Amino acid sequence: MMERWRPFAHLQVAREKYTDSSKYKGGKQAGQRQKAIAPSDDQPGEEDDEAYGDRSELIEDREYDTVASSAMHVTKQILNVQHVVIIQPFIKWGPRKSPTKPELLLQEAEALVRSLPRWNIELSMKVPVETLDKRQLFGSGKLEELKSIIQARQESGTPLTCVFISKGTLTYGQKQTLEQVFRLPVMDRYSVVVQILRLHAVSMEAKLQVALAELPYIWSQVKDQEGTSKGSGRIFLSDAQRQMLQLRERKLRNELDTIRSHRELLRNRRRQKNFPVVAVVGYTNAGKTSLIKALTEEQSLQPRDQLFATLDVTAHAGLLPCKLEVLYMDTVGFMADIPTGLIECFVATLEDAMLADVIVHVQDMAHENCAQQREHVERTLSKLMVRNGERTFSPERIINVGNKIDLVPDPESLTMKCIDGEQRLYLISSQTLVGVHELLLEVERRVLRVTGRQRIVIRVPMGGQEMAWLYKNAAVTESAADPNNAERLLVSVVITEAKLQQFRHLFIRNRG
Ligand SMILES: Nc1nc2c(ncn2[C@@H]2O[C@H](COP(=O)(O)OP(=O)(O)OP(=O)(O)O)[C@@H](O)[C@H]2O)c(=O)[nH]1
Ligand SMILES: [Mg+2]
Repeated sequence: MMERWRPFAHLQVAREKYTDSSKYKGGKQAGQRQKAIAPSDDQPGEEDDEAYGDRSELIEDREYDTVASSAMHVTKQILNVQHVVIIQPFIKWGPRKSPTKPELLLQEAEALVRSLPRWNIELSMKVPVETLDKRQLFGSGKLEELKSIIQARQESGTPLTCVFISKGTLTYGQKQTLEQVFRLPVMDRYSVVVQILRLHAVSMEAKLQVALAELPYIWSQVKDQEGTSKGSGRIFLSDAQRQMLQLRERKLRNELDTIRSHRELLRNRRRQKNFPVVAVVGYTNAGKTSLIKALTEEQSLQPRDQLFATLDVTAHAGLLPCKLEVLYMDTVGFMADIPTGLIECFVATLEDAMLADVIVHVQDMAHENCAQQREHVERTLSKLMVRNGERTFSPERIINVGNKIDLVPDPESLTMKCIDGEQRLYLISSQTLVGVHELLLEVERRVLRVTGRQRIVIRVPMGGQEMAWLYKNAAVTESAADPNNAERLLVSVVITEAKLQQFRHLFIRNRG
C-alpha cells in the first residue's frame, strides 16, 4: 500500500549532481567559495572531486538511491516543489517533557523546511502527546482530528505533498501507520535534515559524510520493519541489497579516512607555515559565516538564512591589526535534537576547530532560545574535547560573541549579562559591524597570548640580512629610520619566543 504514497521512488534515476545547488544559493557561490579559501591547498574541495573520480560513483549509485528513497523518502530531486504539513509533537508533562517551549520547537521545524528552496509550509501545528513511542504517535481522537484538518485543506484545493513530523526519528511502524492515515508520505527530522545536508554539501568530503550519515537511519528502519512485519511476507531488503549497503559503508569509511589523512597533512603544512588558527563555532544560523565575512572583508562569503548552510570546514585568511595573518575556520553549525548518528559523521570535520589556537563561539542574541543554544554548543564541544583526548578547554582559548545585537530591541539590557563569571561576552552585529573592531582587538590579544607571540621593536642595520630574515619568520608591522642612528632601522614585529631566540642566536651573538 505504501508504494502509492512514495512519490520519490520513481524519480531516483535522474543523474544530475544534486549538490550543485549554486543557482539556488545566490549565484556562482559554490565556485566562489572555493576561491575564497586561503591558502588554496587547504581544502578537500573541488580539486578532490576531480582527482578522485571513483568517489563520485559512491555518490551516484542508482541501486543505493532506490533503497534510500524508499527508507527515507529522500530524493535527488530536492529542488522539486513540496507542499508540507508540519506537525510538532510535544510531551506536555512528565520527565520527558522538552525543556524548550513547543512554539520554539515548531519554529525550528519551520526553519528546517525553509532551508529547502522550494518547500512550502502549508500547515504548521503543534500537538500534545503523552509519549513519543506509541505506534500511532497521537491519541486516537487527536489522530482523527489531524486527518480531518489535512483532508479539509486538500479539499479546499491545497496540493499537500508530505507530512513532516518533527521528531528525531520515527520508527518504521510509526511512519507506516501515519502514512496510511494521512495518505501522504511522512518524514521525520532525520530525513529532512538529510535533504538539507545533501543540498548544501559542496566538497567531496561533505558529500561522502552525508552519504555515510544516511546508513544508520536505513538500517534502523530495516530493523524496525523486521520487528513489526514478521510473517507478512514483505521483505524490505534483499540479501544483495544488504551486502550492497555493507560494502558501501566500508567504502565510504575508507574514502573518508583517506581524505582525512590528506587533511592531516595539510594541517601539518599549515602549522609549518605558522599561521595562527581561529575557529568560529556556534549553533546553526548564529552568524558564523557572517562574522568571518566581517572580520576578513571577504566578499565571496555568502551567509544565508538557512540551517546547515555551511557544511565544509573552510579557511579564510584575515589580518589582525598588528598585521599578523591568521586563518579563520568556518565550521558546521550545531543543532539540538539531531539524532547522534546523523551528526556523528560531521563531528570529524570539527577536528580542525578543536585544534585551533583560539575558538570564537558565536551566539545569536536575537534568538529566543539563545541560552539553550549556547548550552548545547558548550556541551557538545566539551564532549568533543573528551573524545579527542584533551582535558578541557582553557577559557583562554575561547571568546564568547553575542551576535545580531542590531535585532535586539534593547541592546543596553544585554550589557548586564555580558560578564559571565570570568568570561566576557563581546556584543556585536556582523551586519552593522558594531563591536566588530573591539572583537578583532580581543582576537589579536588572545592569539598573541595563546601562541606565545609578542610585539616588539627591533633595531636592525639598514639593508642587512636581518630585515629579510624578519620578513620571512615574523610579521613585520612597521619599519622606520632610527632617529639616533641613520644606518639603522626600527622594525616593529610580531614574533614567537622561539623565533626571537633564533634571531638573537643568528644576528645578535654574531655581532658580538
Ligand atoms: N540582522 C542581522 N542578521 C545577521 C547577523 N549576522 C548574521 N545574520 C543573518 O543570519 C543568517 C545566518 O547567517 P550565517 O552567517 O549564514 O550563519 P551561520 O552560523 O554561518 O549558519 P550555518 O552555516 O547554517 O550554521 C543570515 O541570513 C545572515 O544574514 C547580524 O549581526 N544581524
Ligand atoms: Mg555558515
